[in-house]
Amino acid sequence: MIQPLFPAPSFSDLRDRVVALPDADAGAIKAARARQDSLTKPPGSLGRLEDLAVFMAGWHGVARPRIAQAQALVFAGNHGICAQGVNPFPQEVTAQMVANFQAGGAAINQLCRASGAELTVIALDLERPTADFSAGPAMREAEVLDAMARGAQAVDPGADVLILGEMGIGNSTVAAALTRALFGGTADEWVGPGAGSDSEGLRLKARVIEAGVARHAAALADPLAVLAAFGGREQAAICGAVLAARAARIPVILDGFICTAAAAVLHALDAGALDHCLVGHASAEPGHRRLLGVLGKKAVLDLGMRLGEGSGAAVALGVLRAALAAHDGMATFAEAGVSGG
Ligand SMILES: O=C(O)c1ccc[n+]([C@@H]2O[C@H](COP(=O)([O-])O)[C@@H](O)[C@H]2O)c1
Ligand SMILES: Cc1cc2nc[nH]c2cc1C
Repeated sequence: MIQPLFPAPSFSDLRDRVVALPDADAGAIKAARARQDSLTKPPGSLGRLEDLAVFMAGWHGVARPRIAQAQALVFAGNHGICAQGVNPFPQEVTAQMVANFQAGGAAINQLCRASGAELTVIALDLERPTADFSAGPAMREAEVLDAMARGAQAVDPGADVLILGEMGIGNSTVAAALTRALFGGTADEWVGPGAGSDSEGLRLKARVIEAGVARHAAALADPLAVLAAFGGREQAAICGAVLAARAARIPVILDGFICTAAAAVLHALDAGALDHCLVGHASAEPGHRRLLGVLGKKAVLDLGMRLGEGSGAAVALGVLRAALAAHDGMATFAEAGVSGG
């Protein structure tokens, strides 16, 4: 029997479980590609929409996949690194935005409504921020595993697609610290304005991250230790949700820089761990393009968005629905009596 992913007693147990996760169904991929080639259009003329339909077929294990149930999860966390002044907005905004999500007033509420996704917001101990990573590890191993388990448990095994997003004042610094620690380069190649830092704020972020990287040098070779060192809870919960989705063969749409950086911990652990994940959009946060290059992924959309909350992923769901509508509903050359197929 395959071991359930969570609860995982230790990082080393989790590492063993990650490599045993399922892959896409090669037969369904072949059948979906054959169907695309039989539809009434010049082969390849629907471009990326064809690839998206084939991707969904592989993970659903059927030639004609459908989205009856789209789940969106937004995880919120607070970060000790805010003590270093890296955030233009005050930390209370995290909880205030969670209240706004719950009242239906945020961008993600409207974008989920527009694209037909059911939104759940999970606030992770906002009154108890993680520790300041420039002074010590943001989280202990047990805290990371607990946040991952909470992320995994939130995934509805009946969902046909999962949209992931986050909210956490200060987490653009956490994301840049994670990518700097996991993939190298210098901190100033990974930092960006986040919710609105100016050029002086960017220099401060880069200094704080390099100080953290020097302090946590011993953790850099182990992606899960990197996650513990730099945080935060919403990043760990995203990792847990990505893994739980993979175990249930649910395709995932990641959001912008912060969400993708969280999931990148799993890529560093196992190069195939994000094969079931699309990246919904290319964020205007500059580190996102660099990260997409490292992951070898092309975002579905590029709209100049830089909000977070899962907003770009929710918009990309509309494109995915369009891809499946064409794939499932079009006539074949034979059905329509069109010559040349
Ligand atoms: O994910 C992105 O691409 C993204 C880009 C810029 C800002 N954000 C959001 O802004 C917040 C973090 O910004 P900051 O400046 O407080 O570190 C956090 O709540 C994110 O959801 C998110
Ligand atoms: C208002 C506001 C909304 C957000 N949504 C995601 N991150 C955010 C940061 C701020 C500051």
